[in-house]
Formats: sequence, structure tokens, C-alpha cells
Amino acid sequence: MEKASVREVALDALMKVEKNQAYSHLLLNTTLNKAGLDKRDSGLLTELVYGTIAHRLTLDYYLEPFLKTSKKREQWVDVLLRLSVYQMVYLDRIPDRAIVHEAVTIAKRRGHKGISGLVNGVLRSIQREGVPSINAIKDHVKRIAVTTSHPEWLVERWMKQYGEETTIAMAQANNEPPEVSIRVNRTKANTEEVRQNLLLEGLEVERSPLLPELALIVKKGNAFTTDAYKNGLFTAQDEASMLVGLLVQADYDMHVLDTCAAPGGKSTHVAESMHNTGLVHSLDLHKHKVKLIDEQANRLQLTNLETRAEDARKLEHLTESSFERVLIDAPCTGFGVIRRKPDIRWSKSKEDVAAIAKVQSAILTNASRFVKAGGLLVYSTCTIEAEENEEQIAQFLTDNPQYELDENAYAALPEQVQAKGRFSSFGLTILPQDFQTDGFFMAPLRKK
Ligand SMILES: C[S@@+](CC[C@H](N)C(=O)[O-])C[C@H]1O[C@@H](n2cnc3c(N)ncnc32)[C@H](O)[C@@H]1O
Repeated sequence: MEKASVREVALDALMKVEKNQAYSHLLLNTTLNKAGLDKRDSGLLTELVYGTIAHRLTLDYYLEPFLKTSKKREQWVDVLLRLSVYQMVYLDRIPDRAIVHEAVTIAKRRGHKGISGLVNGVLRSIQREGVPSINAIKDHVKRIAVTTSHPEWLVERWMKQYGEETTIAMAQANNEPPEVSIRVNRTKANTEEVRQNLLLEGLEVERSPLLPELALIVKKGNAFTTDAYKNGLFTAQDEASMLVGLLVQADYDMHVLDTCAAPGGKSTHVAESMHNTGLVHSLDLHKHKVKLIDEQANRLQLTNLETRAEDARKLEHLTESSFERVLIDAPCTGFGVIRRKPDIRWSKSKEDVAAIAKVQSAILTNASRFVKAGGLLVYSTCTIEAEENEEQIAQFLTDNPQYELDENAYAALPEQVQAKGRFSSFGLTILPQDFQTDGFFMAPLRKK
């Protein structure tokens, strides 16, 4: 497939995300499979789609002075312009000439002559005059928002929670592509054995500096088409997500309840920690998602996991106070995983935070009934919003004096995290810039 086509595929994908018909990460997987692109073009497509979405606000700021006089345009024209300016500003290896030429070719194919003329005119002007300086923005929050390409309301919120320096560092980290990390299935092999296997299959793989006994970082090659993957030697998982599995401290013969389990990343981790003994009740609201847990458990050859579709706000079929461990990896806004899902910064709103917080609170209150005395309840999210995290736990502890935050549980985490983690009286927050992982929150709560 020629480069010009890669850009057309990228434009189509961006339009779907723009119209809220798809999430970037899911769409990209299906688009890559369908388009049958070679390795280099797949890489370029991913970069174009993620980069254009991630830098949207900055790109619109760059384009604005060049579009002032023109009339209302169809949406695809704006998206094409963003896609082109993204390449001009962020991808040094593609000459501006070629970018303009390809954009004009696409515009000619899709629109009437006036539109290709507009695309040509705007891009040539930018090429000639350069993009406007962001430093000219007087308003402080807006300047940070445009520089890092995040919505102003989020920047404002984070500045209140974390201060300016941390907010900027986080927003910048959100624009860095994540590394591919995998969790080794230690019921089958250790990290070094899996690393050797993958090296033999032609990949470049290193031990994780954060979790050398559990995780590997794939530097080059596709780990998910290897025999090692098919044979269940590992699972795709972010290292911060692995920390939650460690915090659960599951051991031989335990009974564990995982209330929000699909697609099974943490359930399978817990099942592996129990060396295929005991039982993990792995539940999720959606039937079709429960299937994903089954698929993973089968691939990993785990037999100590039972799945079922259930609403964690109800859970009528379980016996109260019967689990040594309950994990609530709650549905959340996902602002900790913006690196992987760049569009959620644009698609989620303040109201979404409040709405999901209500669901989290209902799940937490209900699922806590099933923890045995002396047992551990772990609440986690992949977001960094206090309303979904610390505030949730603060309220829960006030309403449930039979629970307390168990700081001793943190001993299960790597020393680096114990030394540098952001701990409060209500749990541990990991920001993406702390250990180059996803942003996460986790709270170990002990039932007295
Ligand atoms: C953060 S994801 C879980 C990820 C999973 N723990 C893992 O590590 O692979 C949250 C899950 O909660 C599920 N969910 C949402 N509302 C729920 C409810 N009321 N009861 C049970 N599960 C729910 C969603 O379907 C989603 O799969």
C-alpha cells in the first residue's frame, strides 16, 4: 500500500473517532487488521492517528490564524488539515512538500476544487510563515492546555489537585507513547525463561526495571503473534495494573472475588499468584466481556477461575463474609490511561466523573459485604481523579468503621514504589510520569 493511502486510512479512522463512532484504540486494531498494511505503514498509521488525536488542541491553535477568513467547512477538511499540520510539526522525517502534495490529492478526491485550493493555501501559508507562538496566550491555564493539548477544564481540575508542575509533567507524559509491557505467567515459567523464548522468536525484550521478577518490556517485534503467547506464557498488562494484583496478596487456596473483572487482566494475575489453587470468582456486568476472561484463562491454562455475568451493585448469589480477598477494579473515567486512549481527554466531561463516582460508590458499598473478617478489600481505578479515588475511600471509611486502610499491605509493592509513591490516608496514586506507567489508584482496606 502506498503512503498516500495510509493517510487516507488515517483520515477515515480519525473521522470515526471524531463522530464518536469508535474509540481510537479499538478502532486502530480493527483498521490495522482490515487494511492489511505492512509493518512500516502500520507504525505510521498508528502514529498519525494517535498523534493527531493527542495534539488536537495544539494543532487547532496552530491552524486558527490561517482559517480566520474562510467559511464553515465540512468536518473532514478540518481533520485533514490537523493530520497534515501534525506531520509538519511533529514528524521531521516527512518533507513538508510531500505532506502538502498528499493532502491536496486527498482533498481533490473527496471535495470540489475550492476545497483542495483551501487546503493547499492554508498548508503552504503555514509552511512559509510557520505556526503561531503559544507563548502569546495570556491566560495561564489556557496556555498550559494548548501547550500540552488537554481540555482546559481538566487542566484546571488537576492544578487544584496536584499543583502546576505536576499537572504539566502529567499532561506531557500523557502525550508519550507507552511501552509494551507483559506479565509473565509464573505458573509456567519465570521472566528470564520467557525472555529467552521471545528472543528466540526474534523479538527484543528486556526485564522490567520496576518489576524484574514479573514483567518484561517488549522493545521490538509483536509479542502477541508468538508461540510463547499462544502457549500462555504471558499477558499484556501495564506495570501499574500489575501493582494492583500484587497488592491483593492472593495466596494458595484462597477464595477471591473480583467484581469488575473483564477482560481478566487482574483476575488472571490473582489466579496465577495462587498457583492454580483456590478459586477466583471473576465477575463482570457484561456477558460478552465475561467471554474475554474465559478466553484468557483458557490460554493461560488457569483452572482456578470461575466467571459469571453479574452486577456488582447487587450480587445476590454470593455468601456474605466469605472471601479472604475482594478486588474492585472499578469502572472509571480512565484519565490514567490517556497515553493509550488519547481521545478520552476529549470525549469525557465533568459530568462523567460525577456519574461514574456514583456507580463506584454503589459497587464499593455492596461488594464490601463479602469480605471475611480479617480479609482484604482492594479498590482500584485507572484514573487520577480524587472524586473517584481518595474521596471515594474517605466516604467509605466514614460509613464503614469496620474497615481501615492497611498500610502494611504496601510491603507487597516494589521498593521503588514504596519509596516514591504518592501515598495518602486513603490510598496510593501513581501518576504516569512517576514510573512511566499508566496512572492508577489503589487502596488496600482491611476488614477488622
Ligand atoms: C477497569 S475495567 C476492569 C478491568 C479488569 N479488572 C482487568 O484488569 O482486566 C472495569 C470493568 O467493570 C465492568 N463494570 C461496569 N459496571 C459494572 C457493574 N455494575 N458490575 C460489574 N462490573 C461492572 C465493566 O464492564 C469493565 O469491564
